[in-house]
Amino acid sequence: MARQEAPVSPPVVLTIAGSDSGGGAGIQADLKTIEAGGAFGTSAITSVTAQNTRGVHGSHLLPIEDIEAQIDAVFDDFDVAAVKTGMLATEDVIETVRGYADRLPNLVVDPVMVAASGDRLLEPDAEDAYEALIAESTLVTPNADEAAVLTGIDPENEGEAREVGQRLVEMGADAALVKGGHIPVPEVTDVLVTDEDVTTIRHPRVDTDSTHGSGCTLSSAVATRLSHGDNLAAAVESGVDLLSRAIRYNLDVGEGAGAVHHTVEARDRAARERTAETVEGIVAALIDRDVTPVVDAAGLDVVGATPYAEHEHDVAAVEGRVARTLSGLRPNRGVRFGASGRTAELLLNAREERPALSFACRCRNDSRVEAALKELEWGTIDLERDGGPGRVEDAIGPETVALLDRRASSTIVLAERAPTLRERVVTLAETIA
Ligand SMILES: Nc1ncnc2c1ncn2[C@@H]1O[C@H](COP(=O)(O)OP(=O)(O)O)[C@@H](O)[C@H]1O
Ligand SMILES: Cc1ncc(COP(=O)(O)O)c(N)n1
Repeated sequence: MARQEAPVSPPVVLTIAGSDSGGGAGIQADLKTIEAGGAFGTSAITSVTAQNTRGVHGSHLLPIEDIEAQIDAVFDDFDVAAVKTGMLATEDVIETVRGYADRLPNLVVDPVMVAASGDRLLEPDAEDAYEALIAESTLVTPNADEAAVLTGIDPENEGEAREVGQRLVEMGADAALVKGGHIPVPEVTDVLVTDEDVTTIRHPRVDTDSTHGSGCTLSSAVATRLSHGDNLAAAVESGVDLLSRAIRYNLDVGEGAGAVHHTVEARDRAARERTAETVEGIVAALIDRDVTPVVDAAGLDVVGATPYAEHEHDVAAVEGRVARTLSGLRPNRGVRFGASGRTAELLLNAREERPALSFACRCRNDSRVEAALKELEWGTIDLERDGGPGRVEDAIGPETVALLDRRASSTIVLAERAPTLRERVVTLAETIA
């Protein structure tokens, strides 16, 4: 017998942009981002670029009729909830898209002009044509260079970025997100300007050149959130959040600068169950191997981070820790994300410097544990001497295995893999016993 179908109806997003054969930017970035964000991606290709991580090697503009035919085909059939534009290449294409303005809901305009590699993606005499399209947009997302072309102000600080945003809103955009990736300050500052207020979103700069596709991914992520019904401020905030993670965990593909990790959030969510099960496995093994000598009254805190963990709620742990009882070690509750405070915080700090560190176990701290660590010759850092918890990332080295957090009477054992953590905690317990 045939099975009953179970269709789902995601919101539909349209991207009007160029194709990047290298897969990191353009239509390819847009569709990956839209799908990972839970919407259905449709596309109208403006130009086919021969591109890779090293640069743009060729570009073939499609005839206007073919671009229109794609947009018409999508609109004739789908109930489009949001649209983003990327590489529009020429004045003609920009004007063609503007001709559809009345039918473009939640329009996010990324005024793409130059690729991260430095190659031009927009004819210089097309720059002026953007003004009319921007006037129709829900949001325009220029980087600093594009902002300078569009407004004549080259933003070098937050105040100037705000001024740029105000000019773009005066041009008719509902809002402008002036991106700060290219402004050389330690904290990246993206400024969202509407006619009502200004919101500054700051996030730490990731030390990398691997930002290929960042603008495409950000504008697609925002359009996707708008298609789900988020308000503009929330959509922008979640887009910037995605980007900071997508850049930190960028994709090291190709010989040139890597691409941003378009699907990083979806992949991280998909890894949560596996991470929780791995923590359960470590706990079961430590109980089985009876590591009581390393457990004090505060209990054992066994934690595991998802592969792209950024926050404490991305770290799984036994709620209420694993306690020492007269009949052996017992977990208090089940494994939950966000159940660990300090151990999760220290693991996340350590991951700033060594992102592969994914597991940690909080054990007791006393002279016997410290003597055992010396005997085992494990790389150990002392938080009192080497800085507070926030400074773990400065003190940690490639060989660091344990952190001494005397103030909290804790020793934190770290590992990249679950079996390594399990063996380290067992070895420490056996060395003390
Ligand atoms: N080195 C970086 N570290 C963290 N975030 C970055 C970095 N570079 C860019 N971003 C973020 O990526 C997004 C795109 O910014 P930007 O690079 O300025 O635009 P574009 O990709 O259009 O040139 C912004 O949200 C910005 O904050
Ligand atoms: C087809 C196409 N569209 C856009 C970009 C801009 O890329 P970025 O997001 O790195 O600025 C690109 N390199 N190629």
